Amino acid sequence: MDAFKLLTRSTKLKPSTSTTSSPLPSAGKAANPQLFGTADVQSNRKRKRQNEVATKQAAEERNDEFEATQRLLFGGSHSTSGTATAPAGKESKKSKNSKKDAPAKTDDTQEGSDSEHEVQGVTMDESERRSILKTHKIKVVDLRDLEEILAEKTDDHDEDAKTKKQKKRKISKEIASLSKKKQKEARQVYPEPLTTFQDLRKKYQISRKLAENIAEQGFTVPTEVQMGSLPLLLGNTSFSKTPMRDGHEPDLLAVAPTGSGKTLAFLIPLINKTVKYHRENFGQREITSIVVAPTKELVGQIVNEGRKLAIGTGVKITAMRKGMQVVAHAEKDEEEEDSSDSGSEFESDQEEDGDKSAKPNGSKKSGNLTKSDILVTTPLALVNALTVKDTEETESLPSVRHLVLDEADVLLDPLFREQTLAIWTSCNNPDLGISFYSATMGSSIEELTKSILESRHESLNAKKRPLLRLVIGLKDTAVPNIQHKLIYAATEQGKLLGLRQLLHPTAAIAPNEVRLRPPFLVFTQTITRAVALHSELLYDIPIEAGGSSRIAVLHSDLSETRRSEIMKDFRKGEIWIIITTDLLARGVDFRGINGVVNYDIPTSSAGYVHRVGRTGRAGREGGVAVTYYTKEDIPYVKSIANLIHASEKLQGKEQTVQKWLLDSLPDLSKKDRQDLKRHGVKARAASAKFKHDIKQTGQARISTKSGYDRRMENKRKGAISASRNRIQQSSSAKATVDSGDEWNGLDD
Ligand SMILES: Nc1ncnc2c1ncn2[C@@H]1O[C@H](COP(=O)(O)OP(=O)(O)OP(=O)(O)O)[C@@H](O)[C@H]1O
Repeated sequence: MDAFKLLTRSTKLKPSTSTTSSPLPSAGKAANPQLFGTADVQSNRKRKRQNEVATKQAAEERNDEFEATQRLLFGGSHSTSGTATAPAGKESKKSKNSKKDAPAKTDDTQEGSDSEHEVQGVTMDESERRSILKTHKIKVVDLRDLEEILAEKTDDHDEDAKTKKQKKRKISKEIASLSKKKQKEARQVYPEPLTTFQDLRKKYQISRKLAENIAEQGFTVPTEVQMGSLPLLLGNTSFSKTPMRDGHEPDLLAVAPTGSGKTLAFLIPLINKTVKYHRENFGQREITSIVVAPTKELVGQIVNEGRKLAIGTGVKITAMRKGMQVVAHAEKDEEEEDSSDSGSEFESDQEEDGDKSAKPNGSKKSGNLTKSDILVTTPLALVNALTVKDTEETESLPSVRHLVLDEADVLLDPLFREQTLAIWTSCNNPDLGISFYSATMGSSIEELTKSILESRHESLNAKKRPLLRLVIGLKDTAVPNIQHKLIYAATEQGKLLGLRQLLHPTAAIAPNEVRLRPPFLVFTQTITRAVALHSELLYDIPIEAGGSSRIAVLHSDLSETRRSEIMKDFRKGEIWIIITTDLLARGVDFRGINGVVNYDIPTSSAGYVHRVGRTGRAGREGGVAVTYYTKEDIPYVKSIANLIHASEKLQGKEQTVQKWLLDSLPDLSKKDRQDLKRHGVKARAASAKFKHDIKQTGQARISTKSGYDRRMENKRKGAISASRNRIQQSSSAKATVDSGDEWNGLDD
């Protein structure tokens, strides 16, 4: 059903060139999920492939000649196998032949693949790696001290203390002589990018089942963050000129645009490592990986995504729930274990996944321990589970070897920092690897990470891994494939009018104006305002289009069940518009959202990046981000205007934020910036602190009517709509079927 047609009061609207010519995100998945340089790289790859084929043919011809000569000289057959310099083409033929004779490999417990032998050795040279990384705007930097990086590049085997000291001095001298630019260059690393998902099996020997699941999900081309990070986290450590010592995989800070596939980028390595762990430890199951995310919605989503990838691998992924036990307690009995594990909507899925093979760790006291490999949690849920009631101490999780912080900047923000750091500390295995993912990451996060890694190294004698930063595109910018609209609405009433105009355009729109088709999200600053806006718009959707059931409000005061019902109905296409707070600003992936409305401005530029990033996911074009601002917002809007300006400049698009506006908007002091982040725009904050201001300005109110009038009016409209609904139920169902342009919800 075309929701927009039904919302439009005038049926005589002229189609807008700006929207009809480009496909909408809700139309389906993009042909290519990559954001940068696709055409260049494909032609590079094609050229490379052509070169490879030509070289291979030439080598085969040369080799045939060589073999013929050998036969003439020595008689009989002569094999080139075993010689290190044997031409690649011949090697490849041989492995193909041996493949025919080998017994069929069917299960995950068998290492490697036949085809891996075909590609081993066919790695990219540095210039090719650099060129692909550059075209895809993938930048990897080693964040360790330069001394450490340079020392590693110099081989120091069998050195005595004296020469070590000399070397240190030499390196310090060398660094002092380097210009800033050269020092920067020395930090750059050029890992081999993953150009196709098939290479995961061929080059990195990932689990066969996992590789099949990736293909089954329809993922064919890796996104940039996957291209850059998967090789680093799947054990190919030879990314710098010198291979990493001890084959350590790095700790990773990954900054990549919203909707660019970061979830898959961390789930694939985690699942693969768990498969390996099961293989090496006879199916023993214990929590070896933890993923921390800031909201329950995001936790549920990561678990779902992970479970689809883990089908048939024996890897169990669990969402942390209240009452779950994650560390062993001898005194609890098995009965409790069953009751705490049952009732989960996820548990039954897992059974269907065929995950019945692995047994809990029998050697340890199991109690009602959660039987899981990868635990996905919000910070508070896990900290609560780890806190010993009597002593308030936090228990440790020595089995955990991999910790992932999704939306890391918010997890390390003062809001969650204490809890996140408590989890990090409780993961006291010296081998722990940690990775951070977000679309935005301040430099303070890097500093904090470095100092914690350093102190862990000292206190736990933890392995020193390299800390790499992977950045895709321009750091801390909005996803490049969406259209931004910053609209001055002057007053609260102006915003309401503007939003209604977006919902029901009554006149033809100019080519550069936006038209927003459902499904979309509307963000407000507070729960109170979200609820008020919802009540204001509840009856704006015509009954023929489904009426009030099409619009919902979602915030953290609702029960968990209600929250997940709304999410589900939105995905199914039954709800078209969600009015929400920043609860849905991060991580949540409704793939085909057509737009985002910032009814209230976000309270930081990072907030803007994340909110608008709910559209334009996985390379989808046509997403729109509308931001209203009033005169109260003027002191705060510059950073958003700058961000939009930078994004449009980067895309080479027409600038919609005029220079005169950028120049005239005031800058915000650091203190005001922090204040805004904590409390939002004072005039519409709900906290007691600002009650006085609110009373004075009346800005926190959305409706122009009193609460009583509004309720009475809604009751009356509700009664009318319910009776109309009954009458129209059958005809409306027919209309849905009849509509040629049907919208069937979002991909899951
Ligand atoms: N290689 C791929 N090809 C096509 N689609 C992909 C690929 N990788 C991920 N996706 C899809 O892209 C969407 C966005 O992925 P994901 O939620 O991981 O983004 P993200 O980078 O974590 O975004 P955010 O910063 O908003 O959390 C998902 O629907 C996911 O299934």
